[in-house]
Amino acid sequence: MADNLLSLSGVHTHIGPYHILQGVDLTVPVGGVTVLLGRNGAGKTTTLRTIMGLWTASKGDVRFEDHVITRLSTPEISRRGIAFVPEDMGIFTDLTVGENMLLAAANGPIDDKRLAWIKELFPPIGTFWNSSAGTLSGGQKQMLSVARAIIEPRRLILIDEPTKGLAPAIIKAMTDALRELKETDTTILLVEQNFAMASSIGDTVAVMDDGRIIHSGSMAELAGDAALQEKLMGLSLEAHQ
Ligand SMILES: Nc1ncnc2c1ncn2[C@@H]1O[C@H](COP(=O)(O)OP(=O)(O)OP(=O)(O)O)[C@@H](O)[C@H]1O
Repeated sequence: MADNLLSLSGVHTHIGPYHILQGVDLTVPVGGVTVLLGRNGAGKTTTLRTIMGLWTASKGDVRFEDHVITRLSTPEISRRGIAFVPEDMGIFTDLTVGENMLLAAANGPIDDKRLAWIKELFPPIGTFWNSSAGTLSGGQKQMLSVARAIIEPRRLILIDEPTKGLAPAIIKAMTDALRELKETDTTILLVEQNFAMASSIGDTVAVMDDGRIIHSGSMAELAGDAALQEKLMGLSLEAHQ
């Protein structure tokens, strides 16, 4: 338990009449990147939203740093050091990049050294500081959304499909930045459908289907086991068609 920063045990989530998560058991070790894979509609986003308190689990527990957070409010969960980068990025397109960054710093002024580091990780943040965020490219918007989430130090960051729809060069830049972020003491839980990217950065992996975790283990093991990939991802690919 002590080695896990976050754990979900037997988590069920209902959205209105729909029973979406059906007993999710997921552990996120301290440090490194845990990747959550699975076909569209498997329940990955619902899992992140349940951790964040945006949906409340109807059964089961979410533990973070050995405290049960299942029924805390989203602001309380955020204050404990968890940040969420949603798939639609959640940036303010009418505001400048700089204003987006300022608004993300909830606990006081931006730390200059940290901001300089973020601008190194994501150069467009500095280059387009005074530009409207709405004018950024898709990849730059994605960088801004991750940059906002890490403007203050975080224990855990939940990132929902940061490479979706991005060109390979941008995916590489994003992957490099996340790799550097994982060298800090920020643990990353990443939802990702791009297996090449996921396997290049993931330390541990969990695969979801139909509201449950159907496989979990080390990423190196899954990346090196074509038959297991076929069994798990083949299932995913079929379901995509
Ligand atoms: N607000 C909602 N109301 C009703 N059903 C929902 C809602 N949000 C999600 N669902 C359903 O819950 C299931 C899981 O959705 P979720 O977004 O968690 O999947 P996902 O694995 O993240 O998929 P994707 O890769 O497409 O984002 C889907 O069947 C989806 O239709």
